[in-house]
Amino acid sequence: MESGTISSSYVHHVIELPSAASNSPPIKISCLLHPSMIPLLPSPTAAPIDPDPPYEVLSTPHKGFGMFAKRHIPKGSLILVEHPAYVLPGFASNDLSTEDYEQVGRLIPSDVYEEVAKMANCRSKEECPSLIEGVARTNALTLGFEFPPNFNKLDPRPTARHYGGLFLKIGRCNHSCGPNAAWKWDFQSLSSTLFALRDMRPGEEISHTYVHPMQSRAARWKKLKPDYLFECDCPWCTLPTAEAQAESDRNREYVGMYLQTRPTYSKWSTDLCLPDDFVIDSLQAVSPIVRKEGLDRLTPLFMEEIVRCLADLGQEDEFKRWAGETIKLCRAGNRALAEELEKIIENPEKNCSTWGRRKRMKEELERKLRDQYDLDSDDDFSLDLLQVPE
Ligand SMILES: C[S@@+](CC[C@H](N)C(=O)[O-])C[C@H]1O[C@@H](n2cnc3c(N)ncnc32)[C@H](O)[C@@H]1O
Repeated sequence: MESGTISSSYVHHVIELPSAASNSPPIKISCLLHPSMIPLLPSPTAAPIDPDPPYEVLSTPHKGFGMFAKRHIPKGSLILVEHPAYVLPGFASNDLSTEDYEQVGRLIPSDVYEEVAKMANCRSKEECPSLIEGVARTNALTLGFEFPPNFNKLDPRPTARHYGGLFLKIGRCNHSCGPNAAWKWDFQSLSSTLFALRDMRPGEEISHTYVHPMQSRAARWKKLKPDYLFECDCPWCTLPTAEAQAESDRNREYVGMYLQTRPTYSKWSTDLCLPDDFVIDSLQAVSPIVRKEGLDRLTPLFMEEIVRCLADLGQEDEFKRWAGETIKLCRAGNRALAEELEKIIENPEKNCSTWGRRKRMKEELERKLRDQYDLDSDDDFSLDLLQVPE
């Protein structure tokens, strides 16, 4: 690893990832980091190269290049895994000089730099004299790093923890407000995965979202136009009538509000006054709107909640059905959950600490209440009487 200090509070640093096998060549990542982050960096090996990826990069009529499905891509499956070519601090700080960016470029291996130079760059030379900055502003994805416990004292700026990475392949993915793919950064492997949110047919364009999709079209365009210099023509931005557009905006606002206020598994699991299917019914009721708006990124989250409720209820058949679907959907985007559910399906009672817990809690509470009110076992009493009316 090489490091060199620059004028600002950052240092240039090259992370080297050794190859793990013949199909994973070593990787060098040119970074500009706060020096306190360097001892906390993990030491993963380079991700293997996929000899037959399910996508191809093609030229489009009006979006530059784009990424397209080469064959059927099942929902939940991995499209690619990739390390960043370079990493920079968040742009809001604006305290980097052109020379800082240029030095990041000089530390990129020459064959990778050639690819970087071919990436889309929607910034003018006047605005971003360095190609490294312009390409990052057009393509970079947000990355999470680890920071030392006293980091707020070392660097109190509100943007100090903001970092972005330039990915040569994911960077070819165009935007949609109802995307069929999403990416996820994994700090431990210093890589991002791109995975399918819906089934994709051969030839379909692969997209992710550059903005918060729960915003109205006007709010989405307010970010897309100045930051990426285009007007979105995805199906949710080109609805045939003003009423349909207004309805889409309302739907998205509703889903955004719902996410903040919805009944959650964690609250339901300790509240025996709520009906058993309270969370499940609520999530299923909102799902058609989520699908209609192409907000499929939320589906794995909802399915996890439903599966956890079914485990608490000890409903084995339903649990296995939903868990099976959730595993398919999460196999690339949330491997830990997929593995946890695979284990539970093998033996729910043994491998799930919350299996049937709601029934046990109810029985225990009913016993206590019977004792408290001195009721006999044949008195007509049920905890369901305490439930809030639906
Ligand atoms: C991250 S790059 C995407 C890949 C890029 N099209 C290329 O040729 O490499 C972002 C740029 O792609 C274009 N772009 C992305 N999504 C688009 C869309 N939905 N409609 C039109 N242009 C889009 C814009 O020029 C934007 O600045």
